[in-house]
Amino acid sequence: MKQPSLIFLTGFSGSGKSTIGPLLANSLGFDFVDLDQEIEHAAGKSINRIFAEDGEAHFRELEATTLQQMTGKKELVVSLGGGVLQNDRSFSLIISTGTLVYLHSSPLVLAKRLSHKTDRPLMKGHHGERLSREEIEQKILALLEQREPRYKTAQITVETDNKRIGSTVEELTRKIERYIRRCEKQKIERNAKKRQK
Ligand SMILES: Nc1ncnc2c1ncn2[C@@H]1O[C@H](COP(=O)(O)OP(=O)(O)OP(=O)(O)O)[C@@H](O)[C@H]1O
Ligand SMILES: O=C(O)C1=C[C@@H](O)[C@@H](O)[C@H](O)C1
Ligand SMILES: [Mg+2]
Repeated sequence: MKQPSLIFLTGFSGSGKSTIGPLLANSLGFDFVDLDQEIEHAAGKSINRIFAEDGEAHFRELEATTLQQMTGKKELVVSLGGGVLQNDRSFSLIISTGTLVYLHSSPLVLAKRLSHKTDRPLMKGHHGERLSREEIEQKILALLEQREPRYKTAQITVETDNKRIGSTVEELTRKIERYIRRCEKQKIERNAKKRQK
């Protein structure tokens, strides 16, 4: 069953899901889980190592299995990984059980945020070498083309470019609280109609 207060944060790698997630959870008074961290913890190794030793397809399976543990929960913010929606099983689990929230960022800003990171295997070259900011931007553009249609199915979207993290958290809190209230009102109205029949 769908729980509007089960919040899944989506967006490209570097959009701020892991940074904003715990702050948002605190602001809403909800619990918090980072899917990438849960997977690393359960596997006992880093995402870099999972990709290198077991491959991306295995990582996508781990994402889907770990997500399953979160379905049915309430008042929880989950920071997803940047590519999880591409897996059909994960995508349908997410949209059928909670509220999807999209942190939108431009490719230029994402490339800037990611260019010094070494823990994003998809932002490296074929042999694990570091890429230039321009090469990272090209990779981001290609992946965004595939991923954006599913990011855009989110019920709530916020822009994160040129905004302080605190402002994004405030905007998200306002939008999510309003969305949950609206869902609750609709549920009450649906139940009242059912009783009248
Ligand atoms: N709104 C923001 N403004 C400025 N910097 C940000 C913002 N959001 C994230 N950052 C910075 O970008 C980097 C990546 O952020 P973060 O790890 O939260 O991204 P993510 O969406 O969780 O990525 P991934 O999908 O790879 O897990 C961090 O160094 C963070 O400080
Ligand atoms: O964009 C992606 O596919 C990824 C993003 C990260 O959150 C991690 O889940 C992993 O590095 C893969
Ligand atoms: Mg993250």
